[in-house]
This record gives sequence, C-alpha cells and structure tokens, in this order.
Amino acid sequence: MNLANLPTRVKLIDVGPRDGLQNEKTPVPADVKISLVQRLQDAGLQEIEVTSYVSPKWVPQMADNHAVMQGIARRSGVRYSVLTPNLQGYEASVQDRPDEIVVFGAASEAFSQKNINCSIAESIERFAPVVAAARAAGIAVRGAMSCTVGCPYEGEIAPERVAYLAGLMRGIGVQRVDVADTIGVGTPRKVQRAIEAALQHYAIDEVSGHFHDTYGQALVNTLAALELGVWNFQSSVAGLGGCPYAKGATGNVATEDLVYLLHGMGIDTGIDLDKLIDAGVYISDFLGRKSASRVAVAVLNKRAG
Ligand SMILES: CC(C)(COP(=O)([O-])OP(=O)([O-])OC[C@H]1O[C@@H](n2cnc3c(N)ncnc32)[C@H](O)[C@@H]1OP(=O)([O-])[O-])[C@@H](O)C(=O)NCCC(=O)NCCSC(=O)C[C@@](C)(O)CC(=O)[O-]
Repeated sequence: MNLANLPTRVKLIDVGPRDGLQNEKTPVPADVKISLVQRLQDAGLQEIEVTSYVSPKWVPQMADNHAVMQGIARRSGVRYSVLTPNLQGYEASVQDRPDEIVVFGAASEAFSQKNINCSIAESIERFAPVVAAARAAGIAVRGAMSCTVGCPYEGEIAPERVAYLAGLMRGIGVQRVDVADTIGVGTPRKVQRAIEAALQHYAIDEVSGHFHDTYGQALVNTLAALELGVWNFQSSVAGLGGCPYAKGATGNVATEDLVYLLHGMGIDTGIDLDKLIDAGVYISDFLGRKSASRVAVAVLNKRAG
C-alpha cells in the first residue's frame, strides 16, 4: 500500500440519523433524531444524512421524516441530505428543503428487488425524473450504489457491474456517487476495484466510500480508498446501523473511529472528536447499548479513570 500521496483533508458525511437508525426496532422519537443532528453539527460535521422519504410500511423508523427535517436547526455551511427512491418521495421531501437528495440503486439485481422492489433498469427509470426535478430546483443529487463488492443474495459482485451502474447514474445526471459495501464483506483490493469501476464515470472528487464494518474491514478499506485519492466518506456516529434488506449486516464504520484514524495520520476533518464522542454517547444511551466505536469506548474508559 502506498501511503505517500494521501489527501490532506477528508469530508465525512455522517449517515447515523438515517442509515444508523432506519433499522432500529424501537421507535426513536423525532426530537431525539433532531437532537442527534444538532450534536453532530456541533461536533463539526458539514454533511449529515438526516432521513429518508420511503414507504413507512417498509421502513417505519423513517416515517417521521417531515418532523425531523422541520425540527432541525440548520446551520449555514452544513449540507442536509435525504433519501428519495421515487417521485413520490422526492415530492414529499421538497417542502422540507433538503440540500441534497440521494437516489439509491444497487449493483446487484437481487438486492435492488429486495430493497426498492424493482430491477436495476426500472430503478434508473424511476430515478431519472427525480434527478431532473431536483437539478431543475437547484438541489444537489447523489447516487448511492449498494452491494458494490458483495450482495447478501448473489454473493460476490464483479467491478463491471459497478461500472455499469455508475454509467447509468451518470447518464441520468446524478452528480456524485457512493461506493457502498453494504454488507461489509470487502477487503482492500476488492474495494479498490469497485472504486476504480466508479471512476470510469466519475471524477475522484465525485466518489465517496461507504463501508459497513460487519467483517471489521471498514477502516482498512478506508485506507485503501484513500490510497486511490478518495476524500469523501460516509460513516455513522457510534457505528449505528444496518440495512433492513441486508440481514446480519452491522453498521457503518463509526465516525469516531474514522476521525481518530484520519487525525492520527495528519488528515484534517474539521471534526472535534470529543464532541463527536458525546454525540455517540447521547444516542447510545438512548438506545440502551454500548457504542460500536472502539475509539469512543477507549476514550470513555480513559475519562472514567
Ligand atoms: C421504494 C419503495 C417505496 C417502492 O415500493 P413499492 O411498493 O414498489 O411502491 P409502489 O409505487 O408500488 O407503492 C406502494 C405503496 O408505497 C407507497 N409509496 C411509494 N413510494 C413511497 C415513498 N417514496 N414514500 C412513502 N410511500 C411511498 C405508495 O403510496 C403505496 O402506498 P399504499 O397505496 O399501498 O398505501 C419501497 O420499496 C421502499 O420504501 N423501500 C425501502 C427502501 C429503503 O429505505 N431501504 C433502506 C435504505 S437503502 C440503504 O440503506 C443502503 C445505503 C443507501 O445505505 C447504502 C448501502 O449501505 O448499501
């Protein structure tokens, strides 16, 4: 691994309020989500994925999307993004003024069917008018690409399928894409191949890494992505999360762990680690469980003396 030319700055998108909480069985009240967003922005996060406009029958935890988006105290310079799988979701989101909407597809046909109830080709047909409407309204558009390394239903995913999806996303006007290892099975070389596939259609500044930590590979995969020049990453405070349609997959890499890694390598994030850990404590306490962030646990043990 060549660590000589790493970026000097990294932008993190905390997806905890959305990806982190969407799979929680106990309802998390809107005011707790609002408070979590507040704590994340107080810690210096400049991008926060707040909620999704999906079917409340499919993902009940996100049914309070309006209340959450209306309740957050927006800070200038912070980008608030939301997931919108179709025009119905997009139209519902617009009154809540997201800065960015996220259409979410998959490199795996089976996952596309399970997650959004349509094929990859149909998903692109659904996304196209969403992307057009958002761009006409001056709202930024990101495309999440799930299962770029492995799929819970199809197994290993070839990089060609990532390139294919990225090309379709580019074709409909999606401005940047996330290379997601939804079930956290990736290892550095495989993740690099998936990123290189996305780079066939997107510039390095337009590609972000989204690594779940199911197999404990997310940090090393981040390093592998950094080696390629990727400098945008998604992560989840306290390592919250998982996808309802990827059974057994754990949360994203914890934002605290990523920040510790990056700061330790002299890479700036603009994030205050102590405040971030406090945000993680807040939500972990609410959920009644220990944080999945190794860094948070270590710092809290040290604080306790
Ligand atoms: C996509 C749909 C809606 C299609 O669902 P569908 O059943 O195919 O949609 P439909 O158009 O046939 O409509 C059926 C019903 O859903 C309603 N409906 C239709 N659209 C909406 C909407 N936007 N908001 C609210 N309601 C909606 C619609 O009104 C209707 O209601 P009914 O008449 O039966 O009462 C459904 O499959 C769904 O909600 N899926 C959930 C997808 C989801 O949120 N997955 C988790 C996020 S993705 C993820 O976590 C991965 C990611 C991004 O983090 C990256 C990674 O790690 O891989």
